[in-house]
Amino acid sequence: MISLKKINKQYGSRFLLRDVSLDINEGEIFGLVGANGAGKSTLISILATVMKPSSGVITMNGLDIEKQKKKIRQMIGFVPQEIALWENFSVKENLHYWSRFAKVRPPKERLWELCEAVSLHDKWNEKVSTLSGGMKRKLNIAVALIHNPTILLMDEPTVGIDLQSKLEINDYIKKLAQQGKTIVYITHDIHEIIHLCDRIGVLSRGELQFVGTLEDARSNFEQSNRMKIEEVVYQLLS
Ligand SMILES: Nc1ncnc2c1ncn2[C@@H]1O[C@H](COP(=O)(O)OP(=O)(O)OP(=O)(O)O)[C@@H](O)[C@H]1O
Repeated sequence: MISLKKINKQYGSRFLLRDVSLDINEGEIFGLVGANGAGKSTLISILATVMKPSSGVITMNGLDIEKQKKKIRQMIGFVPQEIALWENFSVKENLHYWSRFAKVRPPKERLWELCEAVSLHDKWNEKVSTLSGGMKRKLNIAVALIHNPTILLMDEPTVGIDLQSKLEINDYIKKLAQQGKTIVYITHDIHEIIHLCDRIGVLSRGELQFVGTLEDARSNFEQSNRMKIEEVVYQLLS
């Protein structure tokens, strides 16, 4: 579904990404992990077409993201790290505003269903400024789904929120993947790395060090398979 070939991103002589090649499958939740400054947000911003690579080729569903930007933008939903909502608008008004921004006219029922899916329907007429951090994160996700994208790019969508909201969002993301959406998910959360992601890619100083499942990593580390999965993650990230 998503294919990256030899992606580089350079500022002057500094490489933020170096020779990143990767294939992400349809319906997969692909975790991008790595230390602060490793290049995860840079990579997801390139996938979201808000940043250009210095070199390399990316295709989504066979379309080149440089040459077919308009079609690609219809295919992707982007949940940025910073919450992008109008604080003085209600939940409903935000969904209408961002629908116009995405140049789509979903029926009111679809917007209501999106709200229900992230358990915000009882906040429909509430101003965003009155919502908790977790509720704003959920609305941020709903906004990215307005145009029903097939690919969802999420940059730490559950950072700083309570455990219950995090688990709710995780369940919803799993449902979206089961419906066939392809999800690229940046996280620092060990629970999400273990229980949410189907495969992970570990970035270190702009280079992809590992791609696969945690079971793949465990068998790379030792033959006996007795290593705890948390230890596997720790080894991968150290
Ligand atoms: N516009 C820019 N110009 C120069 N350097 C930049 C620019 N944007 C990001 N960087 C640098 O690129 C590196 C990678 O940043 P990036 O935000 O992609 O990392 P990250 O893995 O997402 O980190 P975090 O986990 O902290 O979000 C960092 O060292 C950052 O300072």
